[in-house]
Amino acid sequence: MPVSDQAFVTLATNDIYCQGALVLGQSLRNQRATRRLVVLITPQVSNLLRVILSKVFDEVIEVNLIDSADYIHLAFLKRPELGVTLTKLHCWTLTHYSKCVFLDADTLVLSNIDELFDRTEFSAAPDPGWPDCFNSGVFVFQPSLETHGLLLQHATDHGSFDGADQGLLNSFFSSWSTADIHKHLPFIYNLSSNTAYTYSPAFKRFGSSVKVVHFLGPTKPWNYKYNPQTGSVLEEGSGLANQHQTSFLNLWWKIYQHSILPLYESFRDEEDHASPGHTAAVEELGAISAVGSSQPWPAQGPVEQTVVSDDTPPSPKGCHAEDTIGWPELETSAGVRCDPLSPPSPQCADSSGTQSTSQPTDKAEGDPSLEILEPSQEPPVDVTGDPSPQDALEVDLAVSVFEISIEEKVKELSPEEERRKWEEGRIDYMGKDAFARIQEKLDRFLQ
Ligand SMILES: O=c1ccn([C@@H]2O[C@H](COP(=O)(O)OP(=O)(O)O[C@H]3O[C@H](CO)[C@@H](O)[C@H](O)[C@H]3O)[C@@H](O)[C@H]2O)c(=O)[nH]1
Ligand SMILES: [Mn+2]
Repeated sequence: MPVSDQAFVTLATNDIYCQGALVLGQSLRNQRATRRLVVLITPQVSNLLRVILSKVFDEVIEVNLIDSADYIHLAFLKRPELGVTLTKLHCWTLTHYSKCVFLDADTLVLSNIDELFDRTEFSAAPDPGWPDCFNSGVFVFQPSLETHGLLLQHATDHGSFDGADQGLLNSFFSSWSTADIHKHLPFIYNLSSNTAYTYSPAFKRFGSSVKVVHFLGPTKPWNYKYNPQTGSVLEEGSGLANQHQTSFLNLWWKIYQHSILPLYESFRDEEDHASPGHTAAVEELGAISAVGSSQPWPAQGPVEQTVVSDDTPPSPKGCHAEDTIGWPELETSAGVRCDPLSPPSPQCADSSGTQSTSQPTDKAEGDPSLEILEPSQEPPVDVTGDPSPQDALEVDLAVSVFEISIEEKVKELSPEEERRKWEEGRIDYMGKDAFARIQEKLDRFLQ
């Protein structure tokens, strides 16, 4: 029986983490999750990824840090390291749900975990590095604006001992380790994939009952390359830690290959049917680029490039020209040839400017509809805490017969784009638009 007032929730603040969210969402569907699937995103996520996410998730919700109470918002501006943390805390604002399970975008669900909804706030599993603390990659919580406010207040008053959400949540829910054993989730609900198990007999005994794998740490599944023919990740680069990790990584990639890549293709096909002219969608978006990738693998044919035109009309309100994603031509293992994708932006065309959430639909039944967000009326402000141009992070997806890879590409904005961003109110308060930087510029100018 589907339960509509409870949800699995994840978070993706850029197109790269969206890849993780997609695989997570699909893994929940594969395991017949009976709760709604929700993904929180920030303004940096491109229109294309919003559309793709809406095919897997029931709700794609844009959260904007400007939504928080102003005094807290201002306090956070002085604490750039807490940016992504603050975004994760937004899950407490989902008050149209009575109870939720939060899962990091770098987790993978291996069997049905609906029983987690029998638990209450705040339930989580021990952190493998310090078991008296919980790991904040999987937790049960109860949305509440009051709790959200208290968490923000706690963050401004006390900061976070690890500079991120895990430290903050552990000091807020400080009785977790002693008060109630029911709030200790078994380790099988949050098994870190990259730990070398010092207690390997336990892994032998319990490893097969693992329900959620967490790719915690700096190297994520999407940082590996994958061979679709052998069904395994390629060793080169990061060097694989252990056998367990390899098999979990292979599972992640299998879902990516079989369920996520086809979404991009079917999206492209829908696009072709919807607008035979093709260019309409391109113009709507303002600019679109296709990356003629450097192709480190055997080239499958000529790679065409869609030229980014400088005289494209200004993008409609709420749609940002830099919300583009570069796609090389795809050649799938099935030998299907794909043109560069062109994201449509239905909501850009008739932007009524209303607030963010999409209408919930039940993805389990019928055709997944393309419902995506209305752009937010407020000019989004980048306070995600990363001073790098994170909002310009592009995904460079390369698919060949022998190798699939998801590369990060940090796009340098042109001075025109910088200016447009500034005019749209998208000001990088933490980075190059920080007062100190502007002061430096003024000083240089006056000297
Ligand atoms: O640029 C980012 C970074 C993080 N996230 C989201 O935040 C989560 C946490 O970040 P992650 O990279 O997964 O951190 P971990 O390697 O898992 O490190 C640990 O430390 C983090 C900070 O305290 C906690 O959030 C994690 O739950 C904990 O496992 C991700 O899964 C995403 O959902 C983004 O959307 N964009
Ligand atoms: Mn994580």
